Amino acid sequence: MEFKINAMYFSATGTTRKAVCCLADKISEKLQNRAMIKYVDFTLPQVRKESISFSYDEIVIIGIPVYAGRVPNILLKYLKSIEGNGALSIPMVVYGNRNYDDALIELKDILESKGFNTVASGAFIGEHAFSDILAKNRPDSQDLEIINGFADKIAFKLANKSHAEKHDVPGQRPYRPYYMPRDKTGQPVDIRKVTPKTSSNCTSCKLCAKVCPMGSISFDEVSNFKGICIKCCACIKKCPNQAKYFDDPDYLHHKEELEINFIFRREPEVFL
Ligand SMILES: Cc1cc2nc3c(=O)[nH]c(=O)nc-3n(C[C@H](O)[C@H](O)[C@H](O)COP(=O)(O)O)c2cc1C
Repeated sequence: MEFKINAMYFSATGTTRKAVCCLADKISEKLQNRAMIKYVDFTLPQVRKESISFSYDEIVIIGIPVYAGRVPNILLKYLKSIEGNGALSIPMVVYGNRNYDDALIELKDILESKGFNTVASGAFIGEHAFSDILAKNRPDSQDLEIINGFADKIAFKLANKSHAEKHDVPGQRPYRPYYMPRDKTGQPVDIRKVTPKTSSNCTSCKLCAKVCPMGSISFDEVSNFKGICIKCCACIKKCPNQAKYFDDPDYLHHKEELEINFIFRREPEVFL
């Protein structure tokens, strides 16, 4: 069968996009007739309003970042609106070197409940959204080599028509609660209401408002928030003038703790 390939991702700071697009490209390279790739970037809110469905002759690579050990809850409605209709899926999660906990099993369960057949799954590491040093510049060349090997295994599975063979992924059901950061005394803290500040470096170029996946930054006055902040850090990492920052003490403590406790390099894991 000649498959069409789809690369779908939510990627506020670009690491999930890099992993998904690399895998799509490598699978396409290894299939006969170098299949065309269709890209669906559902990072921005307007894209998540469009319904999308697939058919049995399509491969859909779907990547999301891990937020609090789970699939980001703001994506659940959209993911559950996708119709698989027997298409093959490859769920990918990208996490910031702490852990992906139940995110991969949750994503795989959602896709299978929507009529996808999962051919393979993977957990990859991306530079942590909160940090400039944790998993810095990942996925890096070593990760991309592993993605290349993963594509080899997927192409082999497809060529041998064994893509219906099931596989398990790590994680627990029922899924564990969302991972909570802790304050200096070890008490869980809720940082959901924290929003980034804007410094005098801001030139009001509006890039932050354009890249916010929640459409929450006001175009008229970019230091104003008109919706929720998911702490994705798109506005912080993409600002050309480093004008956006967090100063909440609990957020900053959590970031420092992550940088200390999870500095040891974790490696990608693939399942098929
Ligand atoms: C709100 C939030 C929660 C996160 N939770 C986790 C986590 O539980 N474990 C982890 O290792 N990384 C966590 N991360 C880091 C992201 O998974 C990581 O930076 C990912 O590469 C971001 O993907 P993107 O570049 O495609 O946006 C979190 C990031 C954010 C913004």
